[in-house]
Amino acid sequence: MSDAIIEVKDLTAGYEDNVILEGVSFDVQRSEIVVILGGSGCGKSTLLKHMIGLYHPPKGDVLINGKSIVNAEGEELQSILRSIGITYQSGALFGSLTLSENVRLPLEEFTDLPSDAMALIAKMKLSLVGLEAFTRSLPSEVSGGMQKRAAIARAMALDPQVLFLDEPSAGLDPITSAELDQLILRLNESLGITFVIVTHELPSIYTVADRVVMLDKEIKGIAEIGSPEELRDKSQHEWIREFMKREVHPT
Ligand SMILES: Nc1ncnc2c1ncn2[C@@H]1O[C@H](COP(=O)(O)OP(=O)(O)OP(=O)(O)O)[C@@H](O)[C@H]1O
Repeated sequence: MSDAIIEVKDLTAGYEDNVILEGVSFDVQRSEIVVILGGSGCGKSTLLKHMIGLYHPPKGDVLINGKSIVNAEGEELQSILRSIGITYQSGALFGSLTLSENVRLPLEEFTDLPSDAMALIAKMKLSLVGLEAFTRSLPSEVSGGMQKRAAIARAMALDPQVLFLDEPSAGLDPITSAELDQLILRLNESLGITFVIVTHELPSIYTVADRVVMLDKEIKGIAEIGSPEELRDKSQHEWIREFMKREVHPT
């Protein structure tokens, strides 16, 4: 039975007159992990930015829990935004704040909880990503992988149902990247969090993705949707089968 938490409907996405994607439609099921994939410049990040309401599409809609993030305003928009968490590729932590203070930021912006409650929640979120011993560390005092995990803890501060991750493993070595994959799987399995991830990393995709949305720059849209294995073994497009075999990966 379909239980879509995100519905992208006939979406046109781009920047002013520069249309990058047209007529894009797909659903993300509750607790699913969906990866947005495709060649360089095909519009992966653009699609993600439109799904989180950062840009207003000239046409189409994005529903989150049945509510349009495109048309919502005021309190309704705030409520939708509270149900999603985001980490950007360049979304560095604030360097002058401790990890705990970084995780507190969304709580300070969106809630009026007392300070000690915020500190407790920040500690819990950092503990969820294995950083309970580093609450008072500055970002520069921990590794790149730990910074990524802290960014995920910050994105989870408001208990979102969906996490959008833009290139989460960019700049990480393969072992740290694999650890991040395990964290994503753990959060998905234990808390039922839905993930929409933009990544180029094939090993990660085979590890975490339930389905891949493959974008194609030529057609400015979705070439195919399927599990990584389906796209690798059964795609009707030779370029997709090749794309999915670019590197050695475990199956
Ligand atoms: N803020 C922006 N303003 C104008 N054009 C943009 C903006 N961001 C991206 N673009 C353009 O949109 C197109 C798609 O970019 P996007 O970053 O979405 O692709 P991508 O698939 O994520 O690429 P990559 O894999 O290289 O990160 C590119 O031609 C890019 O130059």
